[in-house]
Amino acid sequence: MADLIVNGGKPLSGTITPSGNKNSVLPILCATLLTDEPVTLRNVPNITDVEKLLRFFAEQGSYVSWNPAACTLTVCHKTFDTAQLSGELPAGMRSSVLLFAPLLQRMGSLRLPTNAKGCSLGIRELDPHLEILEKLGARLSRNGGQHSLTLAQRFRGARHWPDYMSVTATENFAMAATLAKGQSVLINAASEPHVQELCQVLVGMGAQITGIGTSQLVIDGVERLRGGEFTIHSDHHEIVTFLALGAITGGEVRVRHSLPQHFDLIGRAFAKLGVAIEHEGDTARVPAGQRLAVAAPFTPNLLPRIEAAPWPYFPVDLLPCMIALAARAEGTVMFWNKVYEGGFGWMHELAKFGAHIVVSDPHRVTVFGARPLHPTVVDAPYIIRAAVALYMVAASIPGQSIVKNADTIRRAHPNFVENLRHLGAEVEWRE
Ligand SMILES: CC(=O)N[C@H]1[C@@H](OP(=O)(O)OP(=O)(O)OC[C@H]2O[C@@H](n3ccc(=O)[nH]c3=O)[C@H](O)[C@@H]2O)O[C@H](CO)[C@@H](O)[C@@H]1O
Ligand SMILES: C=C(OP(=O)(O)O)C(=O)O
Repeated sequence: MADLIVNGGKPLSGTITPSGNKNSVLPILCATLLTDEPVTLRNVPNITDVEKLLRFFAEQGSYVSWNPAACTLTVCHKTFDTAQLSGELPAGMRSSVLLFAPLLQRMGSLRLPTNAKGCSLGIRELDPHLEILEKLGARLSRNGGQHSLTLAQRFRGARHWPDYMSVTATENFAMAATLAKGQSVLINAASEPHVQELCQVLVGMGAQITGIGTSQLVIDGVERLRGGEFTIHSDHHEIVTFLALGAITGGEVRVRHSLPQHFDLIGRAFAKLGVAIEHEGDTARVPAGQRLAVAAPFTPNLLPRIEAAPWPYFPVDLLPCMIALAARAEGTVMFWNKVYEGGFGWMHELAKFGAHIVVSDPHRVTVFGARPLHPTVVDAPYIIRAAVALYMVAASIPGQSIVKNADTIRRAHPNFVENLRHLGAEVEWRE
């Protein structure tokens, strides 16, 4: 556990190059298990989730060569030894669930872990994953309290229409269907940028997938996949984080490689809080000194709101950054988390700064902004972006605040403190 010691109240200004997207690199790393050929990845973020997954691969005998400073890595699973796999998968990260399809494909059986959970956002369901794998030919069995999946030979193509658009369940479907016998169709597929990126990498490895980026994926199974070289895209969560930090402290922040094609709705969410984001080519800029104020809707008596739901809605992982901005903005705005039932459990920590938030129910909170805030000590939950949001508020208040247990940020944002200092922040880790 490590705490962030923050001396806030200074505008953060400068230019940042964002790192690769955690939620892209992790499924892509899991997909490398689908081939015996080497795969090289570029723009790999130096984060603890990647470290854990690579350690897991190395423990099973895979070749792993990672140069964190150069952000490149090569893995090859030709020497992966199924006999060595014992016990649990990497813990504390949701992406462990993405090992289900490739490990089943490689090993023919898998004991289900109990720890395929990441951020404490609520129940992280396994059922949609099991439904998909069973639909594609795996068998689920129970022996006492232990559940196992087995797969005879290879997956077989099938049509599936799950209850909701799940990011990781869609990714498991794509990985399993890619090497299945025959055609598979997923209706109600998730289409987040990282889901699209995994599918594009699978295509680069020889998979046949159509409908990428839509809610229906059609996958014609192939006999084998090959290796290759791929570059991980920038992390839109990190891009938004640094722009939001500029906005909340009144500085001018520029972010390179800013994926402007993903920004229409995200830009509108910023605008609702009075923040204009400008794009110059693929550099995004938040101009200095903007007045944070909730934009009044044209419709009378409408409470302004920011709603998060599966893509192309506003991304749920970015709600905390917007909540932090709303705490400093004049006006009132409602946040509606249509995904998680446990995403707002940290509102009492935000309130310690003096923020006024009313939690209506597990999915909705209303922030009454522009209350006088003061520095304080807060405890970050095991939610990456909640820790980031608590830091954002601390950075906007003159004086010393402490964000305890903020090291969950290292799961997704490499060199976080170094980047902040580059922007002029006074902040350090206390281990
Ligand atoms: C490693 C990884 O990629 N993790 C991401 C992935 O997690 P993950 O794939 O676990 O998230 P899911 O898309 O499955 O959704 C999470 C939970 O939200 C609920 N749910 C979701 C959608 C819906 O329409 N209705 C509904 O009820 C379900 O309880 C579900 O278990 O996607 C989440 C949602 O974008 C992100 O927060 C996580 O960062
Ligand atoms: C929720 C997140 O990660 P995980 O799915 O691993 O919990 C996140 O990246 O914000």
